Amino acid sequence: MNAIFDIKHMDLYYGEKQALKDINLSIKEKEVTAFIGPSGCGKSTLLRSLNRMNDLITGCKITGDIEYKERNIYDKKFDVIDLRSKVGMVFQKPNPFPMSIFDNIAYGPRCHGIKNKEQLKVIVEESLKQAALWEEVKDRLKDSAMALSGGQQQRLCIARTLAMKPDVILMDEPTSALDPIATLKIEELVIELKKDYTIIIVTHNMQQAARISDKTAFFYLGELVEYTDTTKLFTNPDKKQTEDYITGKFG
Ligand SMILES: Nc1ncnc2c1ncn2[C@@H]1O[C@H](COP(=O)(O)OP(=O)(O)OP(=O)(O)O)[C@@H](O)[C@H]1O
Repeated sequence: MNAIFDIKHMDLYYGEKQALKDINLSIKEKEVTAFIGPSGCGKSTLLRSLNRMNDLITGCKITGDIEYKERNIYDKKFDVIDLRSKVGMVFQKPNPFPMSIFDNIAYGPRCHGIKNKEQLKVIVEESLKQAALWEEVKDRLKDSAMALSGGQQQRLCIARTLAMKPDVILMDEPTSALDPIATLKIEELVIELKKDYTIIIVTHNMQQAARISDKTAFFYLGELVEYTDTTKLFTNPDKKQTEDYITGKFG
């Protein structure tokens, strides 16, 4: 199996409090994996660990291994900047930079040393096309990204991530601030993007997980309860806790 992430016996602590307990999980390349579970079960914490965003939180300690392409990302020699360009992230609330649409997309490539205008134009156009936003913004690339709608801003954030040519896109509840139509557009986009990218998405919306993911991981109180094909998890789960959650008995 071609796993892009292999998580082995991972524990995570915020100070004294253990937020993740002995997590073992292999995430396959070019699939959509959904993390589901009740509030506070550790979904976002695990997602953030995959590109070392938790490094920014004081008191956060991780033990065990998280291997990305067979290398432990918590190894001292692992280049975090490189990791974050390969494992991009899209957040719950769209967070465009207060600059033009063009500059939002060109920002990452410029930081990585690409200064050639033609090359940047190509990257911006390709990224916006991949994020299904090009047609809506091609005539106003110089306008502020802040003037876009919420759904357009979220697709811009996805395009900004794509401009770095990542392998993996982490999405932390990317549609929870959006209306149903904007949500549908992001869901269609995720299905399109999985041809080329590995996508890991935290969602509170079980229908969304069922619609767009290949595999689903159900977490409860910091533990991974069940991880299997999405269809199986939602129709014939192995664990009672999973069944109780998906049938709405708690959550
Ligand atoms: N920066 C932090 N410092 C201390 N504790 C934290 C921090 N972030 C999260 N936690 C705790 O870790 C546990 C897991 O939180 P996390 O946000 O990962 O859960 P979640 O499943 O994503 O929840 P939600 O669905 O509400 O976003 C919770 O008990 C939370 O209070």
